[in-house]
Amino acid sequence: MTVIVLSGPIGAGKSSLTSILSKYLGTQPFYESVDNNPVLPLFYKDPKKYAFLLQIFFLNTRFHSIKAALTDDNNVLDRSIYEDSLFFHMNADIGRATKEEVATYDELLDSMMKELEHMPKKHPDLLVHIDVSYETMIKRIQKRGREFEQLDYDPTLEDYYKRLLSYYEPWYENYDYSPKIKIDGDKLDFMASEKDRQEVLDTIIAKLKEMDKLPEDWTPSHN
Ligand SMILES: Nc1ncnc2c1ncn2[C@@H]1O[C@H](COP(=O)(O)OP(=O)(O)OP(=O)(O)O)[C@@H](O)[C@H]1O
Ligand SMILES: Nc1nc(=O)c2ncn([C@H]3C[C@H](O)[C@@H](CO)O3)c2[nH]1
Repeated sequence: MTVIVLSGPIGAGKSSLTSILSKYLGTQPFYESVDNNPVLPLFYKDPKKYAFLLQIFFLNTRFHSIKAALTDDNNVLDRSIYEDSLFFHMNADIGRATKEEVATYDELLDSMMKELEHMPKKHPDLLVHIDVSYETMIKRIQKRGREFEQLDYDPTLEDYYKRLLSYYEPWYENYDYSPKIKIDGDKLDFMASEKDRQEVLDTIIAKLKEMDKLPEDWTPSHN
């Protein structure tokens, strides 16, 4: 079968959809290190001090997941490595990383991506992007309730999140490592609505069939 990677801003629903999709496909989910990430709370407390360290932490953990996920043929990952660079460049643009840190990161990422060329697959088979507005993003961040991501923890996060959304739009348009589809995360409540969930799953399955990554007579797993 296939390697599918989710993308989208903070709180878009990537982990949630990764869980739903991997159960439906009967494949293995891979989640980003968040709750066991010791650098993330430090970053939100002092972004300028910890932006580079956080990026190295994510790059390292993401690289391990990708290597595991690309080795066998049957996985869903809850964020792409391509978005890490978006995050870091955005942070650098607002003065949270020096140009030396950016150059070092870019070179390291490039070397690590070259390592992936030796893997059975170099890139995912499909990118599933969840598109959300600022209002939806904030609602989901509040619902999930990680303290350091809340606007009352740091009011400057409003600008940070709006900027992040503005970087995602061109990023998705320019993404060309694999076929891609966009899910309307404002409209489709795949957590609460069975009908919306099925619509999202049907869209993904139809795309996989169109790409010959699933047989026409494929039926869902009931894991
Ligand atoms: N389509 C949806 N409709 C309603 N609620 C949703 C939807 N998707 C996710 N949620 C809720 O929003 C919150 C954030 O979702 P989730 O953790 O899956 O986002 P994420 O994109 O993985 O976030 P992050 O980038 O921070 O890892 C959770 O509380 C989840 O239950
Ligand atoms: N600075 C920075 N760089 C990244 O590559 C990156 N990837 C994820 N995150 C933050 C967003 C959510 O709070 C939380 C979960 O996605 O982690 C990142 N932050």
